[in-house]
Amino acid sequence: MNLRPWNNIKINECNEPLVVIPESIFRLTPHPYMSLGAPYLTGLDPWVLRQSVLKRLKQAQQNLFDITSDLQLALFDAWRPISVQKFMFNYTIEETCRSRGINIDDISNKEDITDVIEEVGRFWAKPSCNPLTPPPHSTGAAIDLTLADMSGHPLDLGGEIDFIGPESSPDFYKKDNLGMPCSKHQVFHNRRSLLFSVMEQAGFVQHPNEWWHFSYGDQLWAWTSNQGIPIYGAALEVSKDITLSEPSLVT
Ligand SMILES: C[C@@H](N)C(=O)N[C@H](C)C(=O)O
Ligand SMILES: [Zn+2]
Repeated sequence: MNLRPWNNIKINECNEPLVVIPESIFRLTPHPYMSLGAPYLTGLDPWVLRQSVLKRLKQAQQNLFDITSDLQLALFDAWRPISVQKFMFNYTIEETCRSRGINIDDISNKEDITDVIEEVGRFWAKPSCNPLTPPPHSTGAAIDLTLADMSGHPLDLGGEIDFIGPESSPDFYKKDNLGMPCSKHQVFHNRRSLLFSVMEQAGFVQHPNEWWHFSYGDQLWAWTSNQGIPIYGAALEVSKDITLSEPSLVT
């Protein structure tokens, strides 16, 4: 599988700690990957971020409040152990094959399975244990989020978080990208633009294929913003009793 161009940028780790995200920033619960049985060892908490990333997330929340007091940010996921990245990467390959009627155990489907792995790899970072190419969420620099009303109901931004398909592209609902202009599409586009703008003003960059994924200080941030050197490598879980091998579905 090809690496992303940003994975070639050398990281200058700043050793900022992971800090707990206060509950004043709204979280979508139950946590989606915990609900699927992803391997969070006892005591591992996805609701942590690097200190400066959290500061910027709070700023983004304030930016949103300055525009409208009817909406809040709604967090979907933050820090992710590499073991969880591996679980979700393989889970998504298996689920995508299942939904397309591809039997993953049948060797004659090898080509179709390879295509699915390629497609999933456009959305999910490889669960790499190489310190030079950490998965973004494992650095504590990345966050998946959407918008919600003040009662905590997520707004419809025209696609589920983690959906594997073109609808996840940030500009999918931009006027010129779809044949028929439709007021619903305009609403989706406006909401995605609002999320992007409050996050961008706070210093985050957006993943090119995912309207919900933002980061500050990681390799993608350095590559996209052209601002220099990534400052966050993998912030690894402390526990020692976990074996991290290369994912079985990644060749
Ligand atoms: C797919 C989504 N949840 C996500 O986090 N994607 C990024 C690119 C990742 O895996 O780091
Ligand atoms: Zn993400």
